[in-house]
Amino acid sequence: MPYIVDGRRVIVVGTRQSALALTQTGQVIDQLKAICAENGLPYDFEIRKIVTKGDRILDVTLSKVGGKGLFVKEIEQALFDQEIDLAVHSMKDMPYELPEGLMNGAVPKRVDPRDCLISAGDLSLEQLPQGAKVGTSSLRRSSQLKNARPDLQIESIRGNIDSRIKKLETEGFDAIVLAAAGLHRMSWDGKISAYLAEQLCVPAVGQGALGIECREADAEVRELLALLNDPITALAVSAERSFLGALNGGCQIPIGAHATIVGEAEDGSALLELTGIVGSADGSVLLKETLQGNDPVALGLEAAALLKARGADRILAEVRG
Ligand SMILES: NCc1[nH]cc(CCC(=O)O)c1CC(=O)O
Repeated sequence: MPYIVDGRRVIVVGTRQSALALTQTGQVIDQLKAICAENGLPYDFEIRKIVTKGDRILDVTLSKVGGKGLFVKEIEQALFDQEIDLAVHSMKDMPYELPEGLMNGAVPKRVDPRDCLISAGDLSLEQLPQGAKVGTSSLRRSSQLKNARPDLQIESIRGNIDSRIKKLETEGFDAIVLAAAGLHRMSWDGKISAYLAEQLCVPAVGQGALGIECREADAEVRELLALLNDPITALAVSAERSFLGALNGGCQIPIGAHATIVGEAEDGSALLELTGIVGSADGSVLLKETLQGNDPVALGLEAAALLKARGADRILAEVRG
């Protein structure tokens, strides 16, 4: 039953309670309010905070805990229970397959997909001293950084982005690696020392994009979310996620993919270019493919098949243990 106050439906928005999650949820609500005003839609919005398993186990290595969607299970339950009507996720934390009855109702316009460095002394990757201690718990990042700079000493760093930035100082890191998108959403761009080019450090699938999950049966919310969807971002993310799905990956294994629209195909549809990587944790092996096509799902499958033919499955099996 929709929740009605003074004759208007109140759409309840679920979110994790990290500073980033709250900020991006607030930004999506602002966009939805603007869409409602423009289109004369009679909805109000309310935020409901939800604690997920991923939030409770930030002190252990997530890849060891395993399981995809550590940040979404409780949120999906709240959607099923009608405690919330939609949920804002970082696309890269969203599992490849959504449960029956739920759907991704919108992929808003993507912000900067790149990773970046925050370093002591504002140094770039090239400028970091020999053997510099770099904090990241992402195998995708460590694989690519070690590949570019085998001398770096990569160490695990956990926590939300605010606590990682504090640890840069308190735990003697020379630099940490974070997604530019999170910093951008928090208006912390000023802390960024250097951006890592997409080709040097291929981003996580969906990085910089959001996904808005809702119930398939909720026609009102679906119609509202359709107005927030950015078709170009959705196309690119769909190619990246197809690649991830074909490799059976989550965000805690060394897989990266980045798609952009590079032109028009012969039939007038958008021409996509996808770069996908699979690497070993130590960076000694880094397999990369870049290809173009106009069918996002086929493109992702094709890139995955090419990497599998070069041994990606074996690398992933080793990482998964
Ligand atoms: N895995 C954590 C996570 N999930 C989403 C973001 C922010 C970037 C984004 O929205 O893509 C981050 C932080 C980070 O990787 O630095």
